[in-house]
Amino acid sequence: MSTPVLDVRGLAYAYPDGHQALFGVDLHVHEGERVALLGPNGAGKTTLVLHLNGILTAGAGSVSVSGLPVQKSHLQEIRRRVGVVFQDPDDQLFMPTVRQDVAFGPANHGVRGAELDRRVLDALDRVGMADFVDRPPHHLSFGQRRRVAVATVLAMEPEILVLDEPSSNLDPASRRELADIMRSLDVTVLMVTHDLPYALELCPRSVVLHDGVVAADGATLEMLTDAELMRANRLELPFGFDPAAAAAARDAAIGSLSD
Ligand SMILES: Nc1ncnc2c1ncn2[C@@H]1O[C@H](COP(=O)(O)OP(=O)(O)OP(=O)(O)O)[C@@H](O)[C@H]1O
Repeated sequence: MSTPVLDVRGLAYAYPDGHQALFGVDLHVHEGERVALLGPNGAGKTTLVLHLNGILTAGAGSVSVSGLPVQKSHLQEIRRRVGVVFQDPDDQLFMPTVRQDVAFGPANHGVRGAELDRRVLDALDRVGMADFVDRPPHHLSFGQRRRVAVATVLAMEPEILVLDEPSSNLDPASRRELADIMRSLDVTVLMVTHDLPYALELCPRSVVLHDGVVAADGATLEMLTDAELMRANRLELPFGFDPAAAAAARDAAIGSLSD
């Protein structure tokens, strides 16, 4: 198989207060895959995500992106390759206008003039927010700010898009529209989520993290129908949700689009 775009090997990490959050995590994601990262509260999902673009530094083990190790000397290039959309859009939006927020990353990487304008408008267009380009982000709704946060990352033209609980606090239409956006993108996606129907809809593969280790890695549908695995990892489907029926509906919808 080809070199993984995301290659995490034996990753261990303890926070400065001594709390060990990750104990030797292995994760390999190949180009074009969409993978859900599942697991109960406190499993270590966000801690893992914070290693992918060098916000945290591995205590042991390694993380590399398209063969480039995540380390201080490569951070600028790593942050171009890995776009992280945080759970709270307000962690990502801090400029007076949407345009300035979306331009911030590429401008920092030396993109200027017409190319910068193209990047900003393309990214906003992809998330359906082009009409909001001159608005202050803090005047937008939560769902609109989440879309703009996604655009700030898309404007960097990343190889991997990492999203931390992208569907949280979205109304059903916004949740579906964000799913449409993700499906339309030609990038590798790693998505942390507690929204198991969303994982099933978008990600053929899921990885379950529990107590800082990978507890399972495989087809999302198989995981969601494995009662023992679900119970052992505190994963629960919404009341009445039938994963097999949902997967069949998803496949039928994809089939009708490609007809
Ligand atoms: N800054 C910190 N200092 C010390 N311990 C921390 C810190 N941040 C997180 N932890 C601990 O590390 C463990 C993993 O936390 P993490 O946020 O990665 O979990 P998570 O899987 O993302 O959880 P959730 O689903 O609740 O978002 C938890 O036990 C948490 O209490």
